[in-house]
Amino acid sequence: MLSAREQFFTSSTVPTSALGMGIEVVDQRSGSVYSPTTVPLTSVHGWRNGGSVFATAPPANTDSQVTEVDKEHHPTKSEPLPLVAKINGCNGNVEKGCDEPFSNLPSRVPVDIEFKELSLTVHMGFGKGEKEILHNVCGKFPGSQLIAIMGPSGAGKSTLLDALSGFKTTGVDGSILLNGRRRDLPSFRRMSCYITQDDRLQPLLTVNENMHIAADLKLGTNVSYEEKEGRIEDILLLLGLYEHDQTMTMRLSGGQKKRLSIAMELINNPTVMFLDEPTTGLDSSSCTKVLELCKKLAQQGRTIICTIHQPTAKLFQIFDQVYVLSAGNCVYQGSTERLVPFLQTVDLPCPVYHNPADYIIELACGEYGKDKVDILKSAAENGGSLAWFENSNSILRAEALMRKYPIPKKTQKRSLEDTSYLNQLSVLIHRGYVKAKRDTTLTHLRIAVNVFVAIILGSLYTGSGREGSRVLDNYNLLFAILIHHSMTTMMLTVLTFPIEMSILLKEHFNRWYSLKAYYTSITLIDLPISIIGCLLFTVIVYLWSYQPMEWTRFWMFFAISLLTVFVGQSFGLMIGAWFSVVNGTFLAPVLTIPMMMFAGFGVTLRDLPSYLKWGSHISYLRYGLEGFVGAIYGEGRGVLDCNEAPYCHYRYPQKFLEEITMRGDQFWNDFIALCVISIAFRVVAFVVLKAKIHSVK
Ligand SMILES: Nc1ncnc2c1ncn2[C@@H]1O[C@H](COP(=O)(O)OP(=O)(O)OP(=O)(O)O)[C@@H](O)[C@H]1O
Repeated sequence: MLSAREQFFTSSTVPTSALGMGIEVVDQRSGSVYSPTTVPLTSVHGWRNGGSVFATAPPANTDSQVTEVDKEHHPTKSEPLPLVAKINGCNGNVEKGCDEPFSNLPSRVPVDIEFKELSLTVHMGFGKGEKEILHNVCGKFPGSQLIAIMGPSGAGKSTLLDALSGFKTTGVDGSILLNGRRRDLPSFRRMSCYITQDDRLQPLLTVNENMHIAADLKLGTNVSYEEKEGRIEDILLLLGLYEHDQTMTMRLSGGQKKRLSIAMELINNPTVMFLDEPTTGLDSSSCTKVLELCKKLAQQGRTIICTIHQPTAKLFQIFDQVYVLSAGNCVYQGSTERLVPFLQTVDLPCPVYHNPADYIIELACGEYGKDKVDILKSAAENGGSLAWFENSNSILRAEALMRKYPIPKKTQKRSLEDTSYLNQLSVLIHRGYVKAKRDTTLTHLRIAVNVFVAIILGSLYTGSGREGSRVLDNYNLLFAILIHHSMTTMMLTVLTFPIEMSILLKEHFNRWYSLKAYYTSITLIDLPISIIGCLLFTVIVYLWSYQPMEWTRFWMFFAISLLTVFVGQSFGLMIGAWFSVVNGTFLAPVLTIPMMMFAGFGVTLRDLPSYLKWGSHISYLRYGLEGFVGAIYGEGRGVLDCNEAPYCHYRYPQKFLEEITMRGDQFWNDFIALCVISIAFRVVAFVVLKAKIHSVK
């Protein structure tokens, strides 16, 4: 019986038979079907399969797609597979820290990306017209290469990356081909990943937990825990994060965070990786490490495309190919080595001792005159020229690529995610609970604030609930409780959701989970925290202020409190999903003020002008206040004590209810109204979130 590690090494000799188009291709020898977005996982073809290695017959090298790495690793047909294959000097029993750790990742069949006449136009806003950012650029990014998209700030590097990856689809014109065929976006998304410039990671999870969550979301329950664990171990080893696997992500250095971002996407072995400025904010040693890692991943058959500002000479030479943009036009496309000869050919020789990368950026910036940019653009044919590639004659054109790669089999799967909705939901709930347990703001502080405010209010309004002379005080207390419940949760959501939103955008785009699963999970995760916080608050305030000691009234009071919390949170979600932190922080309280006006607190419902009566019907604070008043003074409450004053105007609760024009028997109406408003806000927040994600495209 082989150990997981031995099986991994052995099975990694089996190349994927997938075309790398994100579309299933039948392996001609084994007759089984692989999905190229995941490393072959079935018991026979597993990356770390649990079956016999002898059962893992290598697919026939029926075409020339097999990379050099593949060839090196393939036993010949007649050769039996060794129990523990030797790979680049690492044998299957290798201890952690093998010399060639990158050989652990299975090789990929390369994907050649080509784009023609690509333009991207954005709307500048109402009445401001449109702006074209990319101007009919062409280009070719062959497989198994590390490609840099370079250019001055604002040249359109990120825009090009977004268009190629499918992150942006609106306003994109032109054609994008994969191995010669028109890109099918859903299929392409299944085989690619996008690593954003800012590290959008869960700060409160350890490296290992982050990796496990990624594995559970990307590989699902069909893959055993041991298999996932093995794969995670290997990736962490490869990326030099193994020693840090118990470190909280927020404590990692910039370079480590960047590597973790890559590690998490490597779990399902994508064929094409887009990295937006992977070196930004890193020191030169970390930059080199990250780029060398990318290079090795590219050598295994992946197409790795990075945007980069202005690399040093050392970093520049790590890239295989470079694509230089200037104001949305291509001014050079070719190998890094041939940049200097290219510049010589166009009579713009690179000065001696000058970093060619710096020089081309200076030219692209227009530092030597705008005419030079035009010269470069026409020499590079706006990306159409392939003359400056390393072996330009051997570069396959679209037609040749189409002949070389068979028509990919169309996948039947409709959803982009690799695992089921229920799996996504349970993993997200698990992640949410781990985060909540450690979150000092959303959980600890929230509970502490509830207890603290309850103590303050309790001591301010001691005894007001039973005393006839303090009914107005008690009414103030009820309103204060209402504002506390609605505002604290609302503001917390407005302030924290935009941060979550950036992680959501990345993970959702990389197909970790559907928006529905995410949304359901955040709703469910918050329930226990809301209930605990609200219950603690209610018990303290209710008892301290001597509200009526009747279970029914207590639960009515608690129910209204909890519903107010839900409504406040849903309202915050709606604002947080749509607006930035700054705008949201301003808008949320501003929009709450009319709700307060219409609550019937300052101005009674009777005194509201007739043309503003509608406001009281949409104010959730009105239903909250009415519900509280009903729970405390309604439902036939008897005569109140009158111990603290010679005369108690509101000794009879009915008199007070008449004064504030509330009936006191409306509890269920208020309960239902709050439920409906909460659900309506949640639905609107979901629609807003969906629209927001769509608008980013
Ligand atoms: N939605 C948009 N509306 C208006 N202008 C936009 C929009 N998106 C991008 N731009 C403009 O397009 C140009 C290219 O932007 P892009 O972010 O692609 O540049 P970049 O080369 O990646 O720059 P940097 O290196 O500074 O990140 C910039 O001038 C930018 O202001």
